[in-house]
Amino acid sequence: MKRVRLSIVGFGVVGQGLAELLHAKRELLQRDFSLEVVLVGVSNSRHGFIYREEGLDIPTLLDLAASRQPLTLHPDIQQWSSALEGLRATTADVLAEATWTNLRDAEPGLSHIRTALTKGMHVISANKGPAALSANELSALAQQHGVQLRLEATVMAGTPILSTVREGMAGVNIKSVRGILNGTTNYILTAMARGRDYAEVLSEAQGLGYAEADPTADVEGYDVVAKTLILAALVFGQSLKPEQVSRQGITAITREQIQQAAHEGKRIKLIASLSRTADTLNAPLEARVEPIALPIDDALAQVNGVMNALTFHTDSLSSVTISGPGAGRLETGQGLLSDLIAIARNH
Ligand SMILES: NC(=O)C1=CN([C@@H]2O[C@H](COP(=O)(O)OP(=O)(O)OC[C@H]3O[C@@H](n4cnc5c(N)ncnc54)[C@H](OP(=O)(O)O)[C@@H]3O)[C@@H](O)[C@H]2O)C=CC1
Ligand SMILES: N[C@@H](CC=O)C(=O)O
Repeated sequence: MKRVRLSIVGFGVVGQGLAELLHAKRELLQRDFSLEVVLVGVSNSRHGFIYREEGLDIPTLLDLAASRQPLTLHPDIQQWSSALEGLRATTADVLAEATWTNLRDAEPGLSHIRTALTKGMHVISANKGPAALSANELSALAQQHGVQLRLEATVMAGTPILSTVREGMAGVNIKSVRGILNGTTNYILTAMARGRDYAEVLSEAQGLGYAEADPTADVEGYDVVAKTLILAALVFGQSLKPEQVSRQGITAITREQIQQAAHEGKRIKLIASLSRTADTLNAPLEARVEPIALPIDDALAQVNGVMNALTFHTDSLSSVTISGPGAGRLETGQGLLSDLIAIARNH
């Protein structure tokens, strides 16, 4: 049996989703992967970092988090006042990073990830800030320290986009991608097309754990910009800055416009696209995030609610579309879990 010791930094919707899956799938992990995951460290911003060498009890942690009690009430722990101090002082094989996405300087996630990689820990992250702004630097740091950095959960939650590109589509020349990459806005646009009110549906998406801590990131398109930057780096090997992505969110879209589009046989979707500006491998990319009224027979027009989809236009596979959940507690936890299993397999 392989034993992997894990610390989770950021114990909100996603961090808890991963913990819940680790608990619920304990038997499956042992049976199918001979893998035992021991959760040794957990951190949030209110209660700092807690650690237990022999492993923390997941149901106890989930109960404490659900009742918003201090995680430090877990018995028999060591504690530090911040994640950074805790990460520096303790050891684990893998860090799962699930703190807030910040597209200005990627903190606090960037420092957490740098610290872990430098200590020789593998890193799995749902946090889009470090992936969007510093993918190259962090990949180089991981390589330097002989560890893996895996980012599946950053784009379309647990729907396998990055591993599909890396493994299943290895050798394919991807010329452009186009897709729906934000669960919250697709949920809102779908509900508005059914006559519901913007503010009410946004608040529902927040309650379901789909939205960012500041939902402006979703509705103004910044979250999709982050995912577009990640795809630019990991699919096309090009490092773009947020200002290089032309961005328009959904806040100016009215119910009348949605109804008018429906009348014309169209659906308004927030579409991300990345395409090479010439037919050579190193041609610069054009990157856009914008609402588009798609004809109803466009595959992306059929993607509703929290579902997302991404179409790859390629040389040898023509076009390939992957569709699945784009947000959610267990859906994103699954993205982290699949990366954790991949690391354990190669460990
Ligand atoms: N929700 C989703 O469906 C998806 C989310 N993501 C990304 O995953 C990450 C987490 O999202 P989500 O769980 O929804 O967000 P939440 O707001 O629910 O959770 C964020 C967590 O980070 C903690 N945190 C913030 N700053 C620090 C810090 N300095 N040290 C330790 N902990 C800190 C918060 O602490 P506290 O609890 O004390 O406030 C909270 O526990 C984000 O980057 C998001 O963009 C990616 C894909 C899908
Ligand atoms: N807020 C994001 C969460 C996942 O990345 C979304 O709604 O897609």
